[in-house]
Amino acid sequence: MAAAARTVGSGVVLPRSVTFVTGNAKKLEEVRAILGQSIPFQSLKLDLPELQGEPEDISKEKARIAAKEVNGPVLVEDTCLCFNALKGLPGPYIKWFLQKISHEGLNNLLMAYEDKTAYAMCIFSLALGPNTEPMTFVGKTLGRIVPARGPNDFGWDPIFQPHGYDQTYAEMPKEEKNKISHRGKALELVKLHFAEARYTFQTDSTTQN
Ligand SMILES: O=c1nc[nH]c2c1ncn2[C@H]1C[C@H](O)[C@@H](COP(=O)(O)OP(=O)(O)OP(=O)(O)O)O1
Ligand SMILES: [Mg+2]
Repeated sequence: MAAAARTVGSGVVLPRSVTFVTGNAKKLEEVRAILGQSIPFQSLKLDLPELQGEPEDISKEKARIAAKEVNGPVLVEDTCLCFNALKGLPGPYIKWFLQKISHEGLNNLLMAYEDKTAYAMCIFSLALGPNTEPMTFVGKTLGRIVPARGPNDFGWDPIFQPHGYDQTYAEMPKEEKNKISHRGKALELVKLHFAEARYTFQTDSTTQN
């Protein structure tokens, strides 16, 4: 089966719809809610390696690995929580910090600093096939780190209070979070890209090899 994207006339034909690859059910829930019917996609639960480096490189490398696994077009994302007082750390390593020191420990990290500001960042990478260079889409939301408030059902949501809001991400209704979130903003760019690129998807009648 053809795994690569090809160009026909002015449009790019993808061998099949895009697969959103993540091991995180909560991410998938938000992506589903935000994308709605705008982009046809399926999902695959796969624990991709936790890489090190610059956030954009990590996200792109995740896409390359996922595209090889899936042998087709993939969308992945990597999420960072960056403390300004710590020059952007924990950043892409937030998963381990959260797991080891939890919400209280993350607050304590900032005890020595007056500056509690932080930003949440989501970098989506879209790879059209296993051997194509991924494209990236970045969304950032500014806020600050506060003692945990609200339901504890998604990561660091209880300790992130976006600028201009009295509520933490965890306290907000889901639709409200999705409207202003790092993930919502990045996905707006993904949607724009799809609207401009006008990908079409190969069907049996157009299969050539
Ligand atoms: O909106 C969010 N609100 C609160 N917490 C969040 C959010 N988005 C990601 N998170 C957590 C999950 C993980 O502890 C870390 C990101 O790590 P990250 O590698 O991107 O996610 P993951 O390993 O859970 O899923 P994946 O399989 O897509 O890599 O921050
Ligand atoms: Mg991960």
